[in-house]
Amino acid sequence: MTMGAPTGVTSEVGRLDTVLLHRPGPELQRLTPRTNDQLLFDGLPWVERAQEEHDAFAELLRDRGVEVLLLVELLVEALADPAARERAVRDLVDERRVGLHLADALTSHLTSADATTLAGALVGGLTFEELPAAEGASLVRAMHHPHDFAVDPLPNLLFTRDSSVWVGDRVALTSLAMPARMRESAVLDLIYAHHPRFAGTPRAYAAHSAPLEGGDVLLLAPGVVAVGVGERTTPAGAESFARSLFADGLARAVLAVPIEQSRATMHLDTVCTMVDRDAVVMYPAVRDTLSAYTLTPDDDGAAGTPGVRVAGPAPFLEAAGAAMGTRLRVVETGLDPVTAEREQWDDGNNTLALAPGVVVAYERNAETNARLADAGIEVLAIAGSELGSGRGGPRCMSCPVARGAVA
Ligand SMILES: NC(=O)NCCC[C@H](N)C(=O)O
Repeated sequence: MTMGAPTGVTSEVGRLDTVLLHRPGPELQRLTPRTNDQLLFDGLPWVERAQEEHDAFAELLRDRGVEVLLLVELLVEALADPAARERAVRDLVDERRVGLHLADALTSHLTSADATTLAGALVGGLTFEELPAAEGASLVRAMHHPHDFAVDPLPNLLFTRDSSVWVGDRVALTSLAMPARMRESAVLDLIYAHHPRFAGTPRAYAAHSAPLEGGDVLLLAPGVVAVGVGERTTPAGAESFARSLFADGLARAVLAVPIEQSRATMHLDTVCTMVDRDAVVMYPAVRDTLSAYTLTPDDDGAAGTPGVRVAGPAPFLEAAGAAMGTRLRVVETGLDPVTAEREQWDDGNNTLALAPGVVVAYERNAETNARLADAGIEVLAIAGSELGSGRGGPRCMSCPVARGAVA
């Protein structure tokens, strides 16, 4: 691992240099028909196959010259720091769930655990039957089913896009909306705060808590950021994020884009991603209805509190083009409305750009991929039948840490 390697992202399509992925592991084995809805999976992935698919994704990125950072490796390395281990134990032990008695036993058990064991618990969670023995009787242990979670697993850590976002040279830890994902930010915080590679990295959105998820954040062009507002990111999240980006000089325009609050469109990147400097792949059902409020910094705000101006709403493509100073080309999810609906559901719009005009996409979305190819986009197709059962594609499964500047 290189210390002090370059970091920073100003666009969706600049040459991808470094990316953070999470190879799915035992946390996926926690999914059962009883828990998958609450844990935000639409089915039960075949874990070994999901890992093979993910390994092939990571290999493709490496073959294309991308440095792949794996979340658990970073986490174990970060946990070499005793301060990180102390924090991890605090994050893992929830007195409200396990009660004081078991909390004490769990704390002393975890305090003497090694970094790999702690990382395993942070990612995979713990069931009541996996808790250490404690002296004396425990009503909590007696009344819980042995398979109940004393610490929830994090199967959605796979979707590294959502839990942290790089804008310029800063990293923002997001504020995840769904209870099943809230603990992910603490895991990412451990890595960014304690891994030597990220020492001194400035934060964006640091003191804000309104819901904001990375799948809603698109870096349309240097200084121009779109933020979806729907099932996950709230209007307060979008506004606070914009204020924070303006205060740090990271953006000159932020587009707040209302999206339907539904499972199929949980994030903006489920209906629209960038595939070239001036091109998006977009779900046709929203093409003409998607709108945007344009936020810009208001320098007349009271001293110390950067204000915002709010314009619009205007049609999204118009507002985005105006802020970017270009006209966006649109490649639509293929073919007919039914195929488009199926391919949107299977993350056909959720592409990861490796460079302008080069994207990774799920192979199953044949019609959308054909349209992209017709539009001159190079499509690198990967298998994702198991990975996709959590409803996320190549963009959702990747957090760019460093990209080259776009010309
Ligand atoms: N950016 C994305 O669209 N991420 C996919 C997240 C899927 C995950 N199962 C979730 O519901 O949050």
